[in-house]
Amino acid sequence: MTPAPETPLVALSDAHVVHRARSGGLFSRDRVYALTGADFTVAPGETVGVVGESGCGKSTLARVLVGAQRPTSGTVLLRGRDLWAMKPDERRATVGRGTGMVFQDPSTALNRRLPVRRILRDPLDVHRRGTPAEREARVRELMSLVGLPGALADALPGQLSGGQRQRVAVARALALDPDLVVADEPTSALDVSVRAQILNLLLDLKERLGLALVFVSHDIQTVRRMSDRVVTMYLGRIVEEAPAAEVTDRARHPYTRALFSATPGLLDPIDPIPLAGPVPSATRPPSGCPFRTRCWRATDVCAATLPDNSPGTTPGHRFRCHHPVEEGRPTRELVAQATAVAGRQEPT
Ligand SMILES: Nc1ncnc2c1ncn2[C@@H]1O[C@H](COP(=O)(O)OP(=O)(O)OP(=O)(O)O)[C@@H](O)[C@H]1O
Repeated sequence: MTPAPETPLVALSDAHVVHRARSGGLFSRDRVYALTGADFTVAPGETVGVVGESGCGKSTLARVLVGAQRPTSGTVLLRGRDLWAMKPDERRATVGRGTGMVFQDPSTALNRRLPVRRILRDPLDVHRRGTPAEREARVRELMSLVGLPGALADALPGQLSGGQRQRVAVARALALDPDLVVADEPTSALDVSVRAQILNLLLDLKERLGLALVFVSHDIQTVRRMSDRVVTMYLGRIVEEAPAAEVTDRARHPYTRALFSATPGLLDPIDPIPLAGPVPSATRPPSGCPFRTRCWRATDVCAATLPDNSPGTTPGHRFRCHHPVEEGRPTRELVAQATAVAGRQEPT
């Protein structure tokens, strides 16, 4: 069945992922709240960037989107169909056809014992795509699509450079012609010199194949440059979604503004917005707004209730904050405001 054009490729609704804490041992009751109440959609052809500090749930969100992680509660609709209500075989087939995933480190993501040809044939074999001859032709086509010379078809991953390995991983993600590719830190394990090549490859493929791309990265500059929409996560929650063109200096959530203020080269040179204390543990997230323990604008209501997901003035802009940054307020003023509050809170 062809989905209606307005059907999102993937839609999460109130998705939660809770793990048993690794540090607590087998019988620990400690829980890690890796993803909390995520409502999120990806439309055909769009590029969504996901940013946030280490451990805020970016990879968890990515894995939930491609059916690699079952949410503890909530729903995942892939092209309008409930992924986790399907039988396992049907789910595997649906995920395999519709989505591809590129991981951070191609050295560990690719089977070291298989030559490139076999790595790329594997998804075609598993999903019984075409005749053997058609599969071989598809392997050659995939290699050419990602700029790998055909002569490398018999090479093992260990005989390739880091950039070439990541090209193989991208080709594998594209093998079944998905319409959504999720890339989780696809360049962070690569030499700086080849990062741009892989990013440009992803953007080029996105244009040529009409893919939607979800791009997870610590590199805020790159996310902003590559994406149509940027999602900010904090302690397992999506706290803001904003058009990429607006996220730097028109974001409404104080955390997004703080994150972007700390990114060199995005704004006129300013000191970053100072935040109070460290990120709380994901085993004991604060009540109400998760950011309130570090936020210079927090009041009692922030501890009492989770803010609603409020719409901004431009389409596609939403944020969860009781005291959002005023429209158009310059970051420089927020630095001054937060610095003054931090000064008042300092012990005398
Ligand atoms: N299998 C697991 N068992 C226990 N805790 C886990 C598991 N997977 C992830 N976590 C925890 O869940 C939280 C979110 O992890 P996740 O990897 O999604 O964050 P992230 O934002 O991608 O981090 P990074 O940027 O460092 O990759 C972290 O506190 C992490 O330690």
